[in-house]
Amino acid sequence: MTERCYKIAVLPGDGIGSEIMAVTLDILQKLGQIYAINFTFSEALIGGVAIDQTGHPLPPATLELCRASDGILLGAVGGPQWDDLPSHLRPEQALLGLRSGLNLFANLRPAKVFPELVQASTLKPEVIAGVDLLVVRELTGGIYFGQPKGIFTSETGEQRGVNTMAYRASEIDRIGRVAFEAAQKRNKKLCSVDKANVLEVSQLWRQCINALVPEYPEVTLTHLYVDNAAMQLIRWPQQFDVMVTGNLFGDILSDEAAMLTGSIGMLPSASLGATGPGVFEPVHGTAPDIAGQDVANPLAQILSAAMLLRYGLSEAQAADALETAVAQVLRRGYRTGDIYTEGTQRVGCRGMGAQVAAALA
Ligand SMILES: NC(=O)c1ccc[n+]([C@@H]2O[C@H](COP(=O)([O-])OP(=O)(O)OC[C@H]3O[C@@H](n4cnc5c(N)ncnc54)[C@H](O)[C@@H]3O)[C@@H](O)[C@H]2O)c1
Ligand SMILES: CC(C)[C@H](C(=O)O)[C@@H](O)C(=O)O
Ligand SMILES: [Mg+2]
Repeated sequence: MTERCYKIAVLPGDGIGSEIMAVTLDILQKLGQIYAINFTFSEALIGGVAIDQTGHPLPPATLELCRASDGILLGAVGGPQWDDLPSHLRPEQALLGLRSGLNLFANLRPAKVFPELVQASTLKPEVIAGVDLLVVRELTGGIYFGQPKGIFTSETGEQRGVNTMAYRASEIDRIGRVAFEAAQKRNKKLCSVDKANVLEVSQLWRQCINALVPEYPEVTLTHLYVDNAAMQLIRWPQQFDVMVTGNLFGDILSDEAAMLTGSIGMLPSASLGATGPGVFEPVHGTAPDIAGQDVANPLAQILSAAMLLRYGLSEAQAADALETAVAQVLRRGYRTGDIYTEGTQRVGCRGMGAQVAAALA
């Protein structure tokens, strides 16, 4: 087998980021030995730690490293110690800078219920068994980026906070295509989520998504308003295959979808552009309440590494092996605290990582 070489930018970030990243890199090293893949990991600062050390949440050197890499593994950023900073200086700003800087407009957030974790969910087993859905979230537009934005003071001295939800037709068209393509490869059902009963931006969204229908005749398209979609996700999640939506609605619905799987600690994501390296990160945040205790669930980060292999590096065999190892560890009964149920074996973050590594062999 000829060895393939990849440069991976590693951005652990804040809170549990460094814990879940460390175990993920060990697993990738082992996977590399098995599949003749040579990873060069280069670590860089992002988020709160970057603010503390450089004064900037996304130092230019970090963005440069990312641009020169084949893929980017990100932990999470943010935490209470940086919460009082003005919006444009906060750690979370680094995410927006990275996403827009690399033009990563398509965010794939798959929520798949492992049969072993049906008991770990707060929903009834018959409601969530077999759920396997994909949220396609637009990531470089919408209310996160629209202008004007800011806190303004009017002539009367009253402050006014402003964000603008705006989408250009071309932005809707390109995320719509990603979603239709994904649905075509999966179960051929696409649900577009908007708020077209009240928002003009959503009316254009619906119009542009509808315009793609003739190009994907095999895919059945439906539309839901976001409030109903939030309700349907916990009422009858099995009805969904692919869901496509804007930046803010996708952020909220993907956290909700995560809970179908038992924990937000289970949900990976891939952020992709038309070209260039993607960012692969868990959907969850820095979990300040459990940081530094070796109790975080590393599986979302590990499954994000599997998405890096699959979508970023076209290493499908290694991606399959990693996902199979995760399933096997769950089958063997190992659980971090967030997915623990009676009769299973409680492990910490490092313990879970070690089990996944062992299951690879
Ligand atoms: N992509 C990112 O970097 C990202 C995403 C979301 C939130 N954040 C930031 O993270 C910080 C904390 O945000 P939050 O508390 O709203 O959301 P969070 O996702 O960090 O935590 C929410 C809850 O889920 C739990 N949790 C999260 N990940 C877990 C894991 N892997 N294993 C076990 N339990 C886990 C936490 O303990 C907490 O109880 C904020 O600063 C926020 O802006 C960053
Ligand atoms: C931290 C925040 C900026 C981020 C987002 O809203 O996109 C996070 O919630 C996510 O889901 O990746
Ligand atoms: Mg989020």
